[in-house]
Amino acid sequence: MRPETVPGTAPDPMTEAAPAARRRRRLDWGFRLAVLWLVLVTGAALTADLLPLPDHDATLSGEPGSGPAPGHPLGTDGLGRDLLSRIVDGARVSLGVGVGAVLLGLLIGGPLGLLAGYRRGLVDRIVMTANDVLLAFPAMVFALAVVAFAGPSVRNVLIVLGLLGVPAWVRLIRGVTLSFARREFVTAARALGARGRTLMWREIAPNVVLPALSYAFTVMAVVMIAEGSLAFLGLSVQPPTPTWGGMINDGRSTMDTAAHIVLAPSAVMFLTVLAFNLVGDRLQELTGYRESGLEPARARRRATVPATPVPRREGPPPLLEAAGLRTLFHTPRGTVRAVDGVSFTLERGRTLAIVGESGSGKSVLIRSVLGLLPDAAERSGRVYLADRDLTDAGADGMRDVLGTRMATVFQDPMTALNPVRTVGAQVTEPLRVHRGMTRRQARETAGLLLASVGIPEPHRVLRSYPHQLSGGMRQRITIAMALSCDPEVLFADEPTTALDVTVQKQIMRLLHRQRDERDMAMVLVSHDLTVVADHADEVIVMYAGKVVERGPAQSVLTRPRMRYTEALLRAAPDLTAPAHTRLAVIDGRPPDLVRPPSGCRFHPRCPHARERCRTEDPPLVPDGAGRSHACWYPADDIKPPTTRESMRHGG
Ligand SMILES: Nc1ncnc2c1ncn2[C@@H]1O[C@H](COP(=O)(O)OP(=O)(O)OP(=O)(O)O)[C@@H](O)[C@H]1O
Repeated sequence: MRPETVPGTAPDPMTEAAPAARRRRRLDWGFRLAVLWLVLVTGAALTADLLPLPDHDATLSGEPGSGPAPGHPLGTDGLGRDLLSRIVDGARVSLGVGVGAVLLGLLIGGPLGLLAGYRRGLVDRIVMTANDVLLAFPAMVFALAVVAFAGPSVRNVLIVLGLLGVPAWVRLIRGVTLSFARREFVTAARALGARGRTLMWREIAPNVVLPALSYAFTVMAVVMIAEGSLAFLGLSVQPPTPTWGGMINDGRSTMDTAAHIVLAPSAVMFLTVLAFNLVGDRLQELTGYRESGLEPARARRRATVPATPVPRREGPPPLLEAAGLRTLFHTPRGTVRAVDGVSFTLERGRTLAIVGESGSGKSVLIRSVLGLLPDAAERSGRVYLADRDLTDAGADGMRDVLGTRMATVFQDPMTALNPVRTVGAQVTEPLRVHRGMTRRQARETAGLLLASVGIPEPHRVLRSYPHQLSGGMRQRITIAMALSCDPEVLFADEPTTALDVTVQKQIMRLLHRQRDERDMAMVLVSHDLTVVADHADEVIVMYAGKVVERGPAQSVLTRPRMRYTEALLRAAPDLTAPAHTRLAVIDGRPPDLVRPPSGCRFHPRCPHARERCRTEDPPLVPDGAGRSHACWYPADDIKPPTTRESMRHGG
């Protein structure tokens, strides 16, 4: 990523490709030779009739069993037929069966794998059980039996080998789908209100292409060996059509006198199988896909924690309200209480910041509000958007508001954008889906949107892919996408963490300006207190899944009362301090949310903790001036060393 230029000047959005992408392009010589060999063999097979070679079936076109000679570069077989022309013709069968079997396996296994991986649940269980049963069949014996029964022909061999490959295709495509379904750009598309089928075919399927292609090459090699073995046993295409396996079989009897009859087709077959494997392996490296870790964590039996009913407050409803939100993850280690009874309200034109150490539950809180939690999560409590109760909205209900009334900007713009779709395809999608625009209208509006978030040459950028743009540009694009349907609430989950320091401020200023211009509300997750001080109106401080302090940002950040907030502010780097000043840190580590400490969750790390803190959980109590804190022994108007002013001047 490279820094953008100062605002007002036109930064060049195109950058060099990321180092990883460059490294990937540096494919070694083995790969190039393998591709060259495959091009040669395929080209020869496709143009066999045009090549100046003797007829593959013309007996006695040379001395039987003679070695390489002019006119017969690889020699002749026992019947005096030209070996080279027979190998070239044999390639048609071997490659034809390989391609056909791969396509058949993919056509059946691909959609089934996508469906199982995307839908999961019952569909997954049915598909995978059937698949496991099929996988248990001894493949080669089955192939032998079917071909022997149905008769040896190219078609039968192709169908049998293709069908035998289906279970492996289902497994592969399901695994890749599962891994992509959890990626941030899919969550981002869901946050923009994309429907299930769109997510599956537009967001996930294009990403499955490369792993599938890599596997296709490996399968080609396997199928060729299988076809060769069947041909060797006389169960593939029958003479006089040459096949490589059949040629090896024919040459067996003359091994001692004319070994080249066996060696020539064996060498070609060996090199071709090797080349397919090599290309498949390299493509797999490109995808960075590993089979390990693709299995889904099975949803555990849920130890349901009863939800405490939280009544809605009286009076006109705020724009956004969360009441008693609680989110649990059921894991093999136990239940993680990631968000534990959080409530807040937010009005139009205001920014609410959520701060806290890593793992305190900030992101899970946002995802709980947006209904974007993984299946294994259990949520209780209520969420309201103005007068609409979103608590039991379900996937369909949430789609009505995601992208249109509530939109999200994620932390890392690289993972939030689909790497295999152009920026234009991604920015225009919500415009077409939610605002019913035609392709042309959406393109025009997308151009204007990109310009409004400070992207120069927007129409050129629309034609680019995410990896061609700098980090700041990518984040501007995700912001443009989030703003495309004029949301009422914008959620920004650490929107600048993945960016260069110089770009961070520009992005924050952009978000702030957009909030004001559009009169939106904003929920900002940040662990940068300087950003919070500069951009938030309200702040909630989270510790171990709970809100421990809440109130106007200015007041909380300058006069913290809860001892954790105080410690957090002390630990924040004071950028005005002289160089090498020792940073204060909060002693100890955040608690394990499976077994949080008794009493106040912060007590094991709190220098002010007393007996009561160890045994009684302090409630969040209002302390006047619109503030609340959860602490038995709060700080009394203590001015922390890092004040808002010092942070602002330093930052
Ligand atoms: N899918 C999950 N399964 C189990 N535990 C999870 C899952 N997602 C989050 N958690 C746990 O929930 C807790 C809160 O996580 P969350 O990501 O909200 O923290 P955070 O405050 O946003 O941290 P960070 O600043 O590092 O993003 C953590 O303990 C985390 O390990």
